[in-house]
Amino acid sequence: MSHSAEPLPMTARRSGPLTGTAKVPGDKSISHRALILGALSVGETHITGLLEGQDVLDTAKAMQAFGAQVQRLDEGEWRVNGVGIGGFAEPEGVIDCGNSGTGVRLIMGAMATTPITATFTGDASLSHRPMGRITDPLELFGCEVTAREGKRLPVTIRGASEPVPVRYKTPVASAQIKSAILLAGLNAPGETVVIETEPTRDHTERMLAGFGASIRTEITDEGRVITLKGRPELNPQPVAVPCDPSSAAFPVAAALIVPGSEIRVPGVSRNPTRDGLFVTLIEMGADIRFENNREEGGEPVADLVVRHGPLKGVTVPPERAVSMIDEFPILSVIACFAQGTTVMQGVHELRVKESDRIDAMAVGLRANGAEVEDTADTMTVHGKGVLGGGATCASHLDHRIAMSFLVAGLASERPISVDDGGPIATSFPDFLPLMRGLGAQID
Ligand SMILES: O=C(O)C1=C[C@@H](OP(=O)(O)O)[C@@H](O)[C@H](O)C1
Ligand SMILES: C=C(OP(=O)(O)O)C(=O)O
Repeated sequence: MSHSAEPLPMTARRSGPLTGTAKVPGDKSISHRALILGALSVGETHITGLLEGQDVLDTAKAMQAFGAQVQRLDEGEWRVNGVGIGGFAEPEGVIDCGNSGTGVRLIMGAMATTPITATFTGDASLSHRPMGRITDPLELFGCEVTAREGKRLPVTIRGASEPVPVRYKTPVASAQIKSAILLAGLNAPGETVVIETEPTRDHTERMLAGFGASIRTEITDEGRVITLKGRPELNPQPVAVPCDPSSAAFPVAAALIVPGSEIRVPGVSRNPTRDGLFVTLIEMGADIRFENNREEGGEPVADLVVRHGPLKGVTVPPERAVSMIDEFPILSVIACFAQGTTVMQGVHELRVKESDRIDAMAVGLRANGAEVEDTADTMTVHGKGVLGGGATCASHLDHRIAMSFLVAGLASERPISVDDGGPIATSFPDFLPLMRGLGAQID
């Protein structure tokens, strides 16, 4: 469902110390995959901790349109009765993936090797995002694709009736490309191979193995070589979705920049392919403790204890970008409250997310008094330890941009507003009550 409601302006004000426990929602990447793999299994998959954000709800609806039974049992508790690999039915209507790049790209992969036709759309943000990076490799399996100019949505895919397996080296580091190919490979005979030169998030590989597929990853001179054997039977698995580190980043950032704060964020995934923000924050001198390190739902998790304290600017090397790709907007806010310069390198992919995130943050932070420079592939923030604030920022239909500016406003001298906080519901529907519960002044 596209976010088309009236804009929802929001304002954040300088707040007293933030305290308490911030239980952030389930991981968005894992939630999408749990629904899709559940739909491709034969039998019943039981999911707990599912993120009930709009992006994931749109994927749930899509799985129903392809013939799976998807049922909400309780808060975060869902049941999927799958149709098996190759069992998708042709959907009657258009598949509207709303704001979700992960949703549309993974679902395209999941249906591309089944002989059915589906048309995909999304909101204004998603309609600007590149789809050729997905449809080009999918065409190698034998499906037929028609797309709007520039390989944008709407896209129609006529699934391959006699799919062939594919060997593909991803031209950009993207877990969405990797995952779309692996999901397509499920219904191709023989071995489908994806090669990536940088280690993107590995939830698809972990979950496919958990659901019984034969999949292996080898580190070679070419990069990470992931090999999937086609046409397995996926066995339904209980999925316990861990808390989303990309959502945890917002209360963590708020506690780091609002003086006197100390908060606890329990059960956050510490998957090494998602850990770049925490590595960076520790380098900046952040007071973060990782307690009760354990495994939940096949993912390493920990409880975070975060305290306000002095921070210093750092250089984030390009090879780390992939493990914190969604966290750069909030890092650019934290960097304003550090002393010294923070340089973020290798961040060109931010330009093709829900918005051009480099531009959105640079423009908004400058309007609030920060000194920010950007190039095609870098963002540099000259931190002064303080931020003036006082401006209204455009969120560009981008949840992470909206949340980043609202967190900034909790520690800036004057309030910071966003023109539309509505998109926050795509990934973090309880952001407002959760932040207010810690003492944040946002209305
Ligand atoms: O596979 C996924 O779940 C995701 C992969 C990343 O996108 P890219 O694959 O475009 O890097 C990330 O930015 C997105 O939020 C979620
Ligand atoms: C980039 C993001 O999501 P998606 O690509 O799924 O829209 C995100 O959540 O920051």
